[in-house]
Amino acid sequence: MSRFAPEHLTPEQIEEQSAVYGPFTQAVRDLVDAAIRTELGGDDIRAAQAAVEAVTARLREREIEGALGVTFSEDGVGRPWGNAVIGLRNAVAPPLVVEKAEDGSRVWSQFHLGAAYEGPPGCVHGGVASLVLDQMLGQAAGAGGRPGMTATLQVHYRKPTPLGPLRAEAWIERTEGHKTWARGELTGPEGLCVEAEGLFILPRWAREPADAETRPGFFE
Ligand SMILES: CCCCCCCC/C=C\CCCCCCCC(=O)SCCNC(=O)CCNC(=O)[C@H](O)C(C)(C)COP(=O)(O)OP(=O)(O)OC[C@H]1O[C@@H](n2cnc3c(N)ncnc32)[C@H](O)[C@@H]1OP(=O)(O)O
Repeated sequence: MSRFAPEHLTPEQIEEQSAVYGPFTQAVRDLVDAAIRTELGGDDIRAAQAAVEAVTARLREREIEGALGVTFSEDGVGRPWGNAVIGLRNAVAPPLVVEKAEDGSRVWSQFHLGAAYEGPPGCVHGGVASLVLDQMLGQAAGAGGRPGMTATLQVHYRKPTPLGPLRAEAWIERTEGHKTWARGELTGPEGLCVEAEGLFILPRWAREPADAETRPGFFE
């Protein structure tokens, strides 16, 4: 099965799938949060474990091989439902819902990071802040019509990022051929916490169709 491929679904079918998998995945996120924060113990936890294992076994009765990949509907809209930051079907993803300016000049997202993303006590893990900003800078590049993969990412942690409501924003700083430099920031209720700048490059296999056969396996 292709992992970066067209898919022939109507908008109604996509909407239908999203209405089924979106709430299901949210329930799994709630489960993760509850598993971290519950004060139950002993037999209650052993019973919960058995129930979770039963659900997992049921889901595995029919599953794809490997990861979800990115599929595209006929109007060219991508469906990155397995993505670790924005994936509708990925319970690891917060998920971020990313909005973009009409002219494609910036992207932003308001979201919430709870107990599952903790690093320092009560604060967002630095790797998670970096994860979020990597995605946002990548989306800024894409929104500006300059999609690419992260070649470099420099992250400046200005002050601890509190768990809770957050906002991320990103934009293109400059471009040169197939290279795009993007910047972004993560802010909490008390202001700026993390800044990042990164270089995004349209890979050779995407800019030179003749090289399509050298595409990395994860896009196949
Ligand atoms: C049909 C459209 C297809 C679009 C495809 C875009 C896919 C993005 C999809 C959806 C966007 C949504 C947002 C996602 C956000 C999340 C992003 C991630 O998490 S990405 C995962 C982490 N990043 C990697 O795994 C990259 C691994 N590295 C590579 O694949 C390559 O090294 C890559 C693409 C970075 C460059 O590969 P080359 O084959 O294009 O490279 P060469 O042709 O040798 O170099 C091109 C130029 O770039 C410079 N360059 C290459 N790597 C560099 C680096 N690391 N640092 C600085 N410069 C570098 C070179 O010096 C060269 O410069 P000179 O043209 O000569 O001026």
